[in-house]
Amino acid sequence: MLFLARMDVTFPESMSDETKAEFMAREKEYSGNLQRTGKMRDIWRVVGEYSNYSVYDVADNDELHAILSGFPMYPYMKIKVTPLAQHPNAIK
Ligand SMILES: O=C(O)C[C@H]1C=CC(=O)O1
Repeated sequence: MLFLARMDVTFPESMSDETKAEFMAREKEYSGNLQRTGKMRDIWRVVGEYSNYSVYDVADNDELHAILSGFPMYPYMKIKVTPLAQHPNAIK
């Protein structure tokens, strides 16, 4: 099953730059592992925002929830998930 997720990240004003850098490093590792295993098919930055669109290829809603809630930044994310189906006009 394919899902599109939009993630908007907002860190608390009080969070130090050092802590933010630690979150970013942990996030990069987690995200890289998902991409290497094929669970995350794609990730794109939203221009001008600390947000992304990413596509997940997972067995079911439960697997997607486990993946999303495992992101180190999850407590600071607003996530909107859209289930995807084949488009009849797609040529690939
Ligand atoms: O930079 C981001 O968009 C935040 C975060 C969410 C997934 C990921 O790889 O990084």
